Amino acid sequence: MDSDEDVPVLLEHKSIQDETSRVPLTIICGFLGAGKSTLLKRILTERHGYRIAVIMNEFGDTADIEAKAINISSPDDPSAENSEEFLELANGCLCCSIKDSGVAAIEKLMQRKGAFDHILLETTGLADPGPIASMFWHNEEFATGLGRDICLDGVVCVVDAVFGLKQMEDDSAIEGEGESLRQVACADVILLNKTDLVLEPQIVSTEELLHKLNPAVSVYRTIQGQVDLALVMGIMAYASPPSFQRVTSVPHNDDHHHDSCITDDSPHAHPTHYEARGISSLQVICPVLSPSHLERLDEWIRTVLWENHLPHDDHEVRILRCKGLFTMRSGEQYVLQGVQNLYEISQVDEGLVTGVPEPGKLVLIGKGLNDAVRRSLEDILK
Ligand SMILES: Nc1nc2c(ncn2[C@@H]2O[C@H](COP(=O)(O)OP(=O)(O)OP(=O)(O)O)[C@@H](O)[C@H]2O)c(=O)[nH]1
Repeated sequence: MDSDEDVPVLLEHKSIQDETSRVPLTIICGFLGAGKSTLLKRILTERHGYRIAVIMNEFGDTADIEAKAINISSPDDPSAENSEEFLELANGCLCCSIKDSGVAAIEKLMQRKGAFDHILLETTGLADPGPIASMFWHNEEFATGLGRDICLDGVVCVVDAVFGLKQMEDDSAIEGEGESLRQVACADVILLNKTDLVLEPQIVSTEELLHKLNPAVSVYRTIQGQVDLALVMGIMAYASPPSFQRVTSVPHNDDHHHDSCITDDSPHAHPTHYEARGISSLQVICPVLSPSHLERLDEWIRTVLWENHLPHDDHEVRILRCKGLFTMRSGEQYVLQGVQNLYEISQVDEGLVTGVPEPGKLVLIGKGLNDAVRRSLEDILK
């Protein structure tokens, strides 16, 4: 999707509870060979008790799964030869292969609504999950069609613990941004897979880089994609208050952190700003806000996401993903979720705000997030 040509959609400010009646959809992306198929094969074969519909690019090596092939399209359907194939699996899951766009497959899948409780959509190793996420997250066409039945649950990225660090460093060294950085930028959960093949220092270095690129992501170490599915499904990443990770600071003695491609310009202070060439993240602690602050913040976000520049400044900014938690003087909390040029600010259900409210935070991930952006935000939050 080219964000220049898209007409931005104003999302209603609404309660985060609206999402619950629809089938959640999780996008699975990941570096080439990182272990996506291994994860999906596990989901399709193990007895985990979930009824999951998995949409894969190709059945590939899961074709040997003992299953019954079903072609649900009509024999009279002229497009039948291109239709998707569905497999019903012994553990209660449904598997569907697709060749290109997942939307047609999902439309067909929804004819079987009730047979599954969750949808997993695998993307290819080179896919940028951002446009796919925004396609499933409140675009107008989607909201009046599939969006009535489906809500985006989150983006899970599988990262290779052996080659992931090098891949991200290589991608940050090339002109523009590499896909691995975009995948990390858009992820809500990262599975750092193949941790059986590397030593602890490499795992820690990779985790630190992942958190620098995306301070709001949860990272879990896995071997052969073994993860508690509750950590990757039903996370409602686009509806619930984001869980911000502790930002890793500290200088390191190992070589990776002296690589010139990765700079870390203010590791101790807030707001923090980390940058890998092409994509960077900016995390800002927000004070307790008044209603007029929230209004100004909303306007700031709108300008940056829709017009790709700062208010009263032509400095170019491109946001891939943003998340925020804002605490109001009244005690209410609001959550910001955004992907590409779509965003939503929703009030957190009062029942979920307990104890002393946390200070607000805003995380932006994208391009052009330099000091001018931080200052511009600080100005409107004064
Ligand atoms: N040692 C080890 N090998 C793994 C692990 N996870 C996956 N593999 C192996 O790594 C190889 C690639 O795994 P896949 O699951 O095919 O990776 P993928 O991300 O689907 O690959 P592409 O679709 O080609 O991008 C396979 O040979 C897997 O058996 C792991 O945690 N440890």
